[in-house]
Amino acid sequence: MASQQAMIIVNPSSGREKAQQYKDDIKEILQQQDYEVSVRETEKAYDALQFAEEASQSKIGLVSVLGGDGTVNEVINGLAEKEYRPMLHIIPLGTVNNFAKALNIPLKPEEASHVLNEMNARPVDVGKINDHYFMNLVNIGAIAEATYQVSADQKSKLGPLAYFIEGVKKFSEHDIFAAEIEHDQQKEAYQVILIIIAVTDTLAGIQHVLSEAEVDDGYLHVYAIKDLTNLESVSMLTQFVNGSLKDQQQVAYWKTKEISVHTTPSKITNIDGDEGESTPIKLSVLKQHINILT
Ligand SMILES: Nc1ncnc2c1ncn2[C@@H]1O[C@H](COP(=O)(O)OP(=O)(O)OP(=O)(O)O)[C@@H](O)[C@H]1O
Repeated sequence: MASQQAMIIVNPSSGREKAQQYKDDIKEILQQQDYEVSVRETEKAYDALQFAEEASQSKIGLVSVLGGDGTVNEVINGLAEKEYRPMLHIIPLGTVNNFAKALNIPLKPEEASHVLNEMNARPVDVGKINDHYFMNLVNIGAIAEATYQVSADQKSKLGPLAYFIEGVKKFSEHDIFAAEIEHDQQKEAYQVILIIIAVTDTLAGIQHVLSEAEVDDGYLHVYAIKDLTNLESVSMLTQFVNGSLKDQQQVAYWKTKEISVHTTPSKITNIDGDEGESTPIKLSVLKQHINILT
């Protein structure tokens, strides 16, 4: 008789229809490891969140997620503050797969399935934004909003580059807003074009951009980018790639456990690539980690 339980959560619309094949492969690997496996397929938004909640309630040992960042984000939202949180395994099937990159999870599904043979779990920080959770980052500003304008066609042709291009376009528009940032008993006012609040170091699919954001350090890493001249924008892009964003003169940086941000006019946030909520927002990092196989 199988001694432990595993749940596969699969978004069949991710990964250009290959999801079904990978799902069967994972099922077989888990069964060989003596897991009793249940398979849950998503049909719409929030299905993955609900399945993850069920997995926590039933004390399932391992949840294997097959999907893009959106699906993984839902699973994190279903587990974040539950007392019992199953171990997570991720087969990245999205376009950007920011989270998988941040954790060095193999991007080729065949290789990501081999992670199950090692069972090497890594504790990972989870950020909280108002009543939601994130495992990558939150963006605030026009650049964040621009990412919603990336079409499915651009995404499939250009991948992560599509977001990068939209971002650069917005940078040159100088869409400045006022932000009041409160943290560690200090309150400061800034004129900014973008605020990034991260728990991992990967932005728009590019690893180590936010190099100080270790995945398990228990901190939020906050970068407030002030207005830039065109020349400074070019220099900023170089700093992005070098991972030294925080050292830029036009960037204010904090490492903190809790922060609140109030913008005028109110801005929509972008949480892990999905549309979030309007500011004012309260952000924090959870005391408890989620264990992820890498
Ligand atoms: N069966 C389905 N058919 C179509 N859409 C679905 C289905 N199940 C879930 N979804 C939607 O897909 C969203 C998540 O997609 P996911 O991020 O996994 O893949 P992706 O869009 O390919 O990834 P990326 O954002 O990296 O391109 C869910 O939040 C949900 O709204």
